Amino acid sequence: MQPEKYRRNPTPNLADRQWPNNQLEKAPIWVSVDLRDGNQALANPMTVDQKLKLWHELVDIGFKTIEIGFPSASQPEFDFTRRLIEENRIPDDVTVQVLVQAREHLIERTYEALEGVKKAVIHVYNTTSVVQRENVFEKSKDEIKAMAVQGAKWVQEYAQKASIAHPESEWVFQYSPESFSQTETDYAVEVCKAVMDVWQPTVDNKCILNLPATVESNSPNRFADQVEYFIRNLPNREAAIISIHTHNDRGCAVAAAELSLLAGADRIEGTLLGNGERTGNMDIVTLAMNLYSEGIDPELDFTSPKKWIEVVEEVTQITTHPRHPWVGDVVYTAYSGSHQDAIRKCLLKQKNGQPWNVAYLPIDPKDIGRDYEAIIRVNSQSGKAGSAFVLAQEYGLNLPKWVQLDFAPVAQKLAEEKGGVVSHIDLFEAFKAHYALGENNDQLENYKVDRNGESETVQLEISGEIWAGQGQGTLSALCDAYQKKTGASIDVIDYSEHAMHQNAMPDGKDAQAIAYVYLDTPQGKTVGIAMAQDTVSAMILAALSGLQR
Ligand SMILES: CC(=O)SCCNC(=O)CCNC(=O)[C@H](O)C(C)(C)COP(=O)(O)OP(=O)(O)OC[C@H]1O[C@@H](n2cnc3c(N)ncnc32)[C@H](O)[C@@H]1OP(=O)(O)O
Ligand SMILES: CC(C)C(=O)C(=O)O
Repeated sequence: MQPEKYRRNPTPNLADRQWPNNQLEKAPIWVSVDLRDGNQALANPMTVDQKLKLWHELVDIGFKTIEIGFPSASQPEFDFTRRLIEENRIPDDVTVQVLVQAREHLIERTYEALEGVKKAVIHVYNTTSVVQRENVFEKSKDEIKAMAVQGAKWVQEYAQKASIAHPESEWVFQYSPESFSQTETDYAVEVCKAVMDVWQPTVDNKCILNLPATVESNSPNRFADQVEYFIRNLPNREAAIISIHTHNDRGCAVAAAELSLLAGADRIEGTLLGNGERTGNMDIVTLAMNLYSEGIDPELDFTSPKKWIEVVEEVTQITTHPRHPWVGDVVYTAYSGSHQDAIRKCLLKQKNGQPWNVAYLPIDPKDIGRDYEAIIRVNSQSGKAGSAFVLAQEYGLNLPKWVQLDFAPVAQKLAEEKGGVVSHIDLFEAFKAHYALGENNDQLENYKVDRNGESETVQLEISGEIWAGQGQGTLSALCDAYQKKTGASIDVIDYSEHAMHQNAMPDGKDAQAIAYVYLDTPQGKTVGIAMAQDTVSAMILAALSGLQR
């Protein structure tokens, strides 16, 4: 490694920065750049049909501004723009945005592509960064500013020309000092001011100034300083919408965008799941869901991610990481025992309509189209709570704690043998086998329970033999019957029963009830469990099962 090869990118010294004291209160203006920045990062750019498919998903999610491409760059980009307009696919409340360099022939072609559009943002850019000024453009600061001014003039002039044939078209102008974060912030202000001097925006007719971290090269706090400094020093700031466009080279694109909002930005450009150049663009899903998890309406609808994720994966040919924030396959899943235990306990206490208060789950997975089924998966790192959760979730079994403890070694052995996640089916099979559920129901041929005041008598016919006993309840009468039959004394330590899911009875039989009995016998403590069509049968069978085990 050669750290001496690198140096820190200078940022303003903003000792009185205000952004750390601010809180997010509302969603920003969102702009999807999936069809432009996302697309330009693909080895195989999207076809027109693929773009159309993604366009419809973006509209359904609720984006009101969508950068649809770089129409002057290629015929497919031009054709896509034409199809949206000619096929009347742009809803009235959605504005399309297009990117173009500050070059006249490209700007002219861009307006050609947009002929007849209702409303469009013309996004013109040129780089202002030190490295590009020196090594790519070999131009002075004044020359680079002149390029920006010239680009702004062409954008305005061609809009005026386009309005002759189509006075109904509405044009909004956007300028990006590309690589803003690698530009001296004072100079970025100077260039943007010069662009505003051309466009003469007003509070009622704003322009957009988009500040990109084209290559992320600062920590998010220093990017926020740059943004706050820019906003504080921009004359006529009220006439501009301040937009942010971050990339993810240091893995902090979302953080940088979030802090920029604290620093006063109004608008955020990004892509779904962060597809984009190199390490990607700012991921709008993550930022929007971050806001949501703080109780802010993101104004984008991510309740059914499965549908659009499939489309994004298809058109980008990039699969979604299973740990992708908020929408990855396993992000609401706990494998470890203590997490499972905490989640299970919190979910039991969580009341409808109350603020979400569940450990290890930052939001309710149901809000984003996920089920509780996948929250807890049993493997060899799971404790008793994991199996209990899965059996409760899938089969409606409310295992008392002493059953959880009794069954935990069985589940552990199964997980170790399987070497991975144990399916709920395997877990239930092991549960049924361990407690011989349904296997011995036939041994109880007949029984009769009579209550007389405080006392109960039971008479059972078990495998042809009659047992009879008396006690304060059915179970104590059963213990008495056992003692009379065998001479051995047994006690009931605990007992639990509940109604059953219809589908949980072994062998497809229709069980209505399950009973769990915890017995103290001369041979030691034992658990018996049985399912039956009524609670008394289940209770008697559970006790008999415990005695047999
Ligand atoms: C950070 C970003 O994402 S910016 C967006 C980048 N996206 C794209 O570039 C995708 C689409 N681009 C393209 O298809 C092509 O680059 C085109 C069609 C736009 C232009 O193609 P060409 O003119 O053949 O070539 P190229 O892109 O290499 O242009 C470089 C020239 O444009 C100049 N240039 C580059 N950017 C700009 C700009 N924003 N404004 C003005 N001039 C610019 C360069 O200085 C260079 O000039 P030179 O030829 O005099 O040295
Ligand atoms: C054109 C600009 C906004 C851009 O895509 C970038 O700087 O990343």
